[in-house]
Amino acid sequence: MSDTAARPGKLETRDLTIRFGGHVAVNGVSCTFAPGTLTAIVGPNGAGKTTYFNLISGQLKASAGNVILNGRDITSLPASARTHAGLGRAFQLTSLFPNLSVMENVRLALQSRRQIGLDMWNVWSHHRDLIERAEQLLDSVALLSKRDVEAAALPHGDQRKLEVGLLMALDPDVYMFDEPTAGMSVDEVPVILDLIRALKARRDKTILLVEHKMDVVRELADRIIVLHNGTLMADGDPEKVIASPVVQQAYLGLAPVEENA
Ligand SMILES: Nc1ncnc2c1ncn2[C@@H]1O[C@H](COP(=O)(O)OP(=O)(O)OP(=O)(O)O)[C@@H](O)[C@H]1O
Repeated sequence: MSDTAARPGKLETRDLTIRFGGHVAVNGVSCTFAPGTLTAIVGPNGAGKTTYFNLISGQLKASAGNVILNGRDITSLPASARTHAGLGRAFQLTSLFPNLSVMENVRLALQSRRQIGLDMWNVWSHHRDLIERAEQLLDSVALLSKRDVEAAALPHGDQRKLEVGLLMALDPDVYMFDEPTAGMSVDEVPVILDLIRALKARRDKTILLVEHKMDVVRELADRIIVLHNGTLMADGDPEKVIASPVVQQAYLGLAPVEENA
């Protein structure tokens, strides 16, 4: 517990709020996420889950409230600075280098993480290491055979896998997954879930997962928070949250859980 507090990756939102005109899409959400835990964020369509993510990662500017990472108030930082501070989001990362190959994308992400840049002293000593690590990552997202394909030419499912691979290469303190398996074929889904499982098993990262599939949530989550109309409606142990009447009524009515799953 005390070493959890000392580890990087503690993320906190305090009264985080955003209004679009008269509509409050995220309404005073206060939550703390600890390293070594996976929190699933669930709620009906339009509940504010993606907007909450956007406020944390800096894609949207809060109307009120704060985002605190590792004790530092990052509310006023743009998304890129938040990435440098340790927040990582699988969010259309491939659009950064659409015309580079799969391998080049991962290599650049690794380089940016290790800040090797163009320091010639380091280039050769790190080169083989980089390539090996990039190959391992591509293997873990089942894209090694497509290493020379241009990122933009990948089918949708492969692009999503590459996004997760790039996120792994950046290796942030906080991993944010927004429906990571959406739009994937049945045989592609396990690749991503295995990666999230492995990440979770390390128990040193803070993982946030927006996910509609309740079987996935049940298996992976240490904790569930429920958003409804932008408000934090429930927060706690997965089984208790799922069983709570308010969740059964407001959320699970829209997405029934198979009791024998
Ligand atoms: N840029 C925006 N301008 C105006 N309204 C917005 C904007 N972004 C989100 N909203 C509204 O905020 C609310 C929350 O949307 P959000 O996409 O965060 O929900 P969600 O829980 O992620 O839904 P889903 O599960 O369908 O992805 C919705 O009513 C949406 O229409």
